[in-house]
Amino acid sequence: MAHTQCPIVMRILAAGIQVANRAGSIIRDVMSKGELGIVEKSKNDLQTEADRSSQQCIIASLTKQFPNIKIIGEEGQSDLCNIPSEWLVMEQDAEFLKNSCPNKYLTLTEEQFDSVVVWVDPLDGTTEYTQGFLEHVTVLIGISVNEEAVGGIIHQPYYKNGEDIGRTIWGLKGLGVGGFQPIDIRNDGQFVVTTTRSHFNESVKNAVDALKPTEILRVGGAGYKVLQLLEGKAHAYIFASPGCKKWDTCAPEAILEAHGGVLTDVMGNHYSYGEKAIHLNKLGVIATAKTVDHQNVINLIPANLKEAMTGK
Ligand SMILES: Nc1ncnc2c1ncn2[C@@H]1O[C@H](COP(=O)(O)O)[C@@H](OP(=O)(O)O)[C@H]1O
Ligand SMILES: [Mg+2]
Ligand SMILES: [Mg+2]
Ligand SMILES: [Mg+2]
Repeated sequence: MAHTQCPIVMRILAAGIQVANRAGSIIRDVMSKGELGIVEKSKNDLQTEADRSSQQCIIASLTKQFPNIKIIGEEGQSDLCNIPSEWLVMEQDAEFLKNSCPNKYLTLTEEQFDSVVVWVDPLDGTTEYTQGFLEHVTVLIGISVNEEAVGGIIHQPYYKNGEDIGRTIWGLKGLGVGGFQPIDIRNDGQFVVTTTRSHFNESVKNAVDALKPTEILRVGGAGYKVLQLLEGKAHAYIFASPGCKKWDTCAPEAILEAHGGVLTDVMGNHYSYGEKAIHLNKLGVIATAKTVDHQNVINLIPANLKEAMTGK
């Protein structure tokens, strides 16, 4: 069903939910066949057949449904001519479309579509995928409007719920979140920090230590770390180093903030997600759960570390 009467932001999210589910099944298929086709893009930065195929599925499907929208994927330009027909997803999630569109997106007209950018991370947590930490793997589809991350999808292909496998979480600022039950962590003297498993360095360590955490959860992927915040397992996500890109943070930022959390750089500023945005999140990622004072966490990040990162 085309649902052409719905506002564009709602249609992209509804399409994204369906296509992320399909991408998740492709990721599971590649793993069960066992031929990962690993390519080292650069030091500490892998790509597998699952990253490539998932990206083809997502970009081809969204391009077909939304030919006028700018879509940027982690794995660069994909060959969309010869993809299997079963990878083309044309459905939009009917359940999601029952929600009312927040007023601010109701008036986005066809002429303003150049203010919308979709950021696609076809497989977040690739290192963990190749090492068997499959629960850390997510598919991320983020939507920005006028450079702001406003909506997103985090799909977990290996989430187990009884007999079912996989789940899809969505968020839209002004509407809220869905696909899971958020849990707001308490401030009872504990302070749990989640941070990188596979890109740890001195700068990240110094920032984490400055917060005097009572527990550190080292897990893979920007999507999975934000899920730790949304499900009451961690108070803050700390990555005081360049490395994450706009496709890593667009969807997680939008979903976290739709629930009242915050995601910024180490200075406390939001990133811009316009089509010309530099891909690298040069000033790191600091995210906090709804119940945590974000500015307080920013203030605790050492000044010398901020100076080293900003060059000021
Ligand atoms: N130093 C680095 N070099 C390349 N990518 C990095 C990086 N640090 C973080 N990233 C990217 O940011 C995402 C989250 O990383 P981490 O799990 O270390 O927190 C990963 O996305 P992908 O797995 O989609 O590439 C990872 O590749
Ligand atoms: Mg990658
Ligand atoms: Mg990623
Ligand atoms: Mg990726």
